[in-house]
Amino acid sequence: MSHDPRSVVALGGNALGNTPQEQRERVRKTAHALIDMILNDNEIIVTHGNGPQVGMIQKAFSVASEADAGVPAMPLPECGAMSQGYIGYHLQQAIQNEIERCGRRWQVASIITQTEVDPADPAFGNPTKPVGAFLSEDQMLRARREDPSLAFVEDSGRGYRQVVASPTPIRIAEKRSILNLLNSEFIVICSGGGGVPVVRKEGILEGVPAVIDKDLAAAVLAEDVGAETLCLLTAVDRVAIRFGTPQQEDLAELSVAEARELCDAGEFAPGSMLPKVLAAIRFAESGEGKTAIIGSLDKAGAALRGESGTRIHR
Ligand SMILES: Nc1ncnc2c1ncn2[C@@H]1O[C@H](COP(=O)(O)OP(=O)(O)O)[C@@H](O)[C@H]1O
Ligand SMILES: NC(=O)OP(=O)(O)O
Repeated sequence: MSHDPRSVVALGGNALGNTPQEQRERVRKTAHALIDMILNDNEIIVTHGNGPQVGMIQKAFSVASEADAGVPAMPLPECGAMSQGYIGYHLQQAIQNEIERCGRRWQVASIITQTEVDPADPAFGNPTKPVGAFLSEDQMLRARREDPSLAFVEDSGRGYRQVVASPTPIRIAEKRSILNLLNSEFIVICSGGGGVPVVRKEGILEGVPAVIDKDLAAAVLAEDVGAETLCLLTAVDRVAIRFGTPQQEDLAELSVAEARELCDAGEFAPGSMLPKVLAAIRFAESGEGKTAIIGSLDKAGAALRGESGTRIHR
């Protein structure tokens, strides 16, 4: 079936802010850019990160259960599902408000999404995905004394963050529902936080304690829905080389071969920019005419129009 050009737009968890108020405001601005895109004859599928939010939800339950034995500690897959509800609620509301503002009758729906992973994925033994707040070294050392099982990394010069396992996304369990909603012309919000990680055991799905990288999951989603563009929106305008140094150089365009060389040269931080560039490479390679854009959530409209961001293509 022919349709308007499709774009999967992925919103970075860190770029969504740290409080419900910040998130509502940033989502409101992004919704405006997304609706502009639809008015310009694009079909969009929205996905989002959840690193800070899933960590915040888990921490809130852990503090509450320490204070009150009646409150259970919350398993990570359940926290992931809650983060989809929390962020999906803001996105759905902001997009609905924008639709109303421009007098259209489009419909929007968020889908709680599960992503299948391999139970034997070596990532389960090697936590790499930063979640939760950025901590000072003192806060990190205190957290590690309180719970020696926690692992931390320094995250792109912004502080220390807890890291959890991040297996490779294999399959979106709700793929058919997503395609049916798209065929019925819904704006779909899905695969939040990369999807709740699940494994299939004798046909039964079961959550596993991990957080999938939403950029890699967005590449799977973009392939599944036959998107022409994958747009990864974060807190920086462009992918840079020599990032964070006085010699930083922002890049407007990269071929897949150039992007791969820069990955091999260690230009992109693991757990932040590296998975975005890897997701962009995967998508750009998946077919003729596929383009990935990495740009800023604040300049979503300009990135989607090709006036900002880094474009990665074959
Ligand atoms: N080479 C690089 N170019 C640009 N940004 C980089 C680079 N290396 C690391 N970063 C950092 O990666 C961040 C994006 O990753 P992250 O915060 O995990 O994304 P998200 O917005 O999806 O949560 C940027 O805001 C920047 O601080
Ligand atoms: N799940 C995930 O990748 O979230 P962030 O985009 O917030 O890192």
